[in-house]
Amino acid sequence: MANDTEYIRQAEANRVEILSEALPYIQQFAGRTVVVKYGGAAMKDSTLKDKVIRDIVFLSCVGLRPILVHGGGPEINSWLGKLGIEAQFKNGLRVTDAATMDVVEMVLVGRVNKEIVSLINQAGGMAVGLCGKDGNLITARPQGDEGIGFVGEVSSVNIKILDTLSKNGYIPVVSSVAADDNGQAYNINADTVAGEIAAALGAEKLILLTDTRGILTDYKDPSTLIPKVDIREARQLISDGVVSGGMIPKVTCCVRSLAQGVKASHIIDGRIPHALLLEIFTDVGIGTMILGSQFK
Ligand SMILES: Nc1ncnc2c1ncn2[C@@H]1O[C@H](COP(=O)(O)OP(=O)(O)O)[C@@H](O)[C@H]1O
Ligand SMILES: CC(=O)N[C@@H](CCC(=O)OP(=O)(O)O)C(=O)O
Repeated sequence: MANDTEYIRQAEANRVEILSEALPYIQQFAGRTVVVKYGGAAMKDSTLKDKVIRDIVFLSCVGLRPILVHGGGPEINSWLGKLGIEAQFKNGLRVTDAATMDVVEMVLVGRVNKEIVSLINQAGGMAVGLCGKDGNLITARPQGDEGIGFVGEVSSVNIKILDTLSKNGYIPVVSSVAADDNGQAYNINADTVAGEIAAALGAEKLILLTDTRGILTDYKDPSTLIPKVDIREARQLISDGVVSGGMIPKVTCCVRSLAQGVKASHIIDGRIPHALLLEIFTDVGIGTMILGSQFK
């Protein structure tokens, strides 16, 4: 009995400890913008998805200004498969011909975006779905690699619509489709969009939620997590080939956003329940933190 009482007291103390640990972070980050990229790889489990959604609503409720940029690569692959179109990638980017572009836009803007918006609103938040075309948020230009098709890069970001929404308590949910000056649609990697938006807003943090613990020295071995790197080391990991495939646009966008004034960027494991809250509001850093060289 005495043991039970002690156990219960300890469990309560732990909970209260976690809540009270959050206070200085809530105070520090109130009113600040946090750009979260929610990758398709971390969207597959619906229970985890609900937790991510609740975490975003939590951020908004305690006074932060979250902007959610979503991916959806696996869902695009699945729809391409249904339509008999082969999915092809080059350096982590989807080779996008005209037919693939149509599918990307339908899946990201028409399905994934609206599902996330609806889940946030059901959880008590006020989400508004956008793609790069809305309010001229993003202007695209061709990425230009031989044979990659309608893959775009971010030419400019107009933060007005994001500012207006987030200042008024709305949670912008952004999909990574944008048009060039002639209205041609482009498929932009969602990590890249998140990084450019974070840079344009001067965000406090850029957080990429994916399906690995962070940057690993050996991507098949979770025990090889690299907890902290600076910009120079991150670039080196790409040129050494340690970082490959879908991790290349992640590390690149973290580096670019830091160089443009974002304070910290994190690649964290979206399979950990409430990974976002752990990263932002506790002393336990999770995943890989990429820092500007001056901070390391
Ligand atoms: N050094 C590395 N550390 C961790 N993951 C890596 C590394 N190099 C390549 N990867 C791959 O990158 C993948 C994450 O990219 P991606 O599948 O595009 O995720 P998301 O859908 O979240 O954008 C990992 O699942 C892993 O297979
Ligand atoms: C050019 C390019 O590769 N675009 C990505 C856009 C979606 C995305 O980035 O989704 P994840 O974050 O889930 O990987 C694609 O077509 O898959």
